[in-house]
Amino acid sequence: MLTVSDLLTRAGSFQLGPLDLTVRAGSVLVVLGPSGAGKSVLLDTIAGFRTPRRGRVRLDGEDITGRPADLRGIGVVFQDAALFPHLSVRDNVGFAPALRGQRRSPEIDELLARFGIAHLARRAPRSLSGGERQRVALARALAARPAALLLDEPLSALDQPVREELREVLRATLRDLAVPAIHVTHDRDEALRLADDLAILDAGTLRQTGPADELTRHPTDAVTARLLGWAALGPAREDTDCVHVGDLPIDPTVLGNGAVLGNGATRGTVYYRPEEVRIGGRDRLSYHALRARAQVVEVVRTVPLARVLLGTTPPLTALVLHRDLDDLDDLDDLSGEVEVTVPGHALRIIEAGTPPPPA
Ligand SMILES: Nc1ncnc2c1ncn2[C@@H]1O[C@H](COP(=O)(O)OP(=O)(O)OP(=O)(O)O)[C@@H](O)[C@H]1O
Repeated sequence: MLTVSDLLTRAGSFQLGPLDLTVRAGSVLVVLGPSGAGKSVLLDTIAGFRTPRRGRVRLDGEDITGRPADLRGIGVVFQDAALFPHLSVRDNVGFAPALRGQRRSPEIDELLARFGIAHLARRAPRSLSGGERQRVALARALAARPAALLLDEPLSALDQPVREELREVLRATLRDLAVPAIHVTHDRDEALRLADDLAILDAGTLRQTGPADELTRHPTDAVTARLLGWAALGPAREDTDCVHVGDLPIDPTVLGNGAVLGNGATRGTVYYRPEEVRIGGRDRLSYHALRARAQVVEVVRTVPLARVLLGTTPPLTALVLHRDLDDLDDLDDLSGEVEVTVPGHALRIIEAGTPPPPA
């Protein structure tokens, strides 16, 4: 288990923390945050490349805060793989086993096979593509049998198909080898694919941490909500039996976090999940917290989801599968009205005090 407690690091005028994090044995913690949030500063501090002003880093209960980077037993993989240029792919992966006196370890072949690079074993790093180099870097890091692995956007320089494939290989490998890992990224899809636990980092501050599924369904913080795909609808106004956002009535009992609402949190902002907005009056049997009729203002056929802007006040955006869009004849006639519904689980109220970041 890797734990970080009361960690505070400065980089120029930037301050990271103070923050606490735990990576459970064999689990993957993804730190999700926008560019400049402090993700690299965090990993550099845990790896021992930066000295914190305050706080402790512990690995399996042992305090490693003052230990030099190369004696921490922590593996690090960066965005651009720095391989040993004079060694073949096999010797790069076999570097740490050789130091252990296991030049012919079967582990090397297993890792080469796992990362799909066995056929490249004799090649030199300079002859490899970016994706192949990252595979070698990941295999090499794991061959060192690290007590923990830090991954600093290792997939972000790769093109989409390579990135998606390598993400799946990485996911399976981390699970099989049970290495506790921290993976940092600004990419939501990547975060949600890889994470057991999520930590949302913004401007050096941890906004919300917890199991990935829990954070996705129940964000309690505006930055977290936004980064996990929720959109701000607007400020909530409490009426006798419902909550209003602009002209839209919402059943407060299904707002997700009703307990918060009882605390007078109707001064908060209502967030919704655009991919859960239903248009066209289907799903009549399920219960919806928000129901309205609206004109379709614009349909943007993006890939893979179409974005439908609805003329409600305030405007709602629906993210709809193309297949579903094609079933909706009424969408071709932008002058007509459609029925718009949002299920209760796709609506949250987030208390004032965590203002939404700029869109
Ligand atoms: N050596 C330094 N001197 C001054 N400021 C620094 C230094 N290193 C980092 N910073 C600042 O710290 C902040 C956080 O940087 P960091 O690289 O950790 O962000 P990040 O979340 O990893 O961003 P990205 O996703 O773009 O890589 C930035 O504002 C950066 O300019």
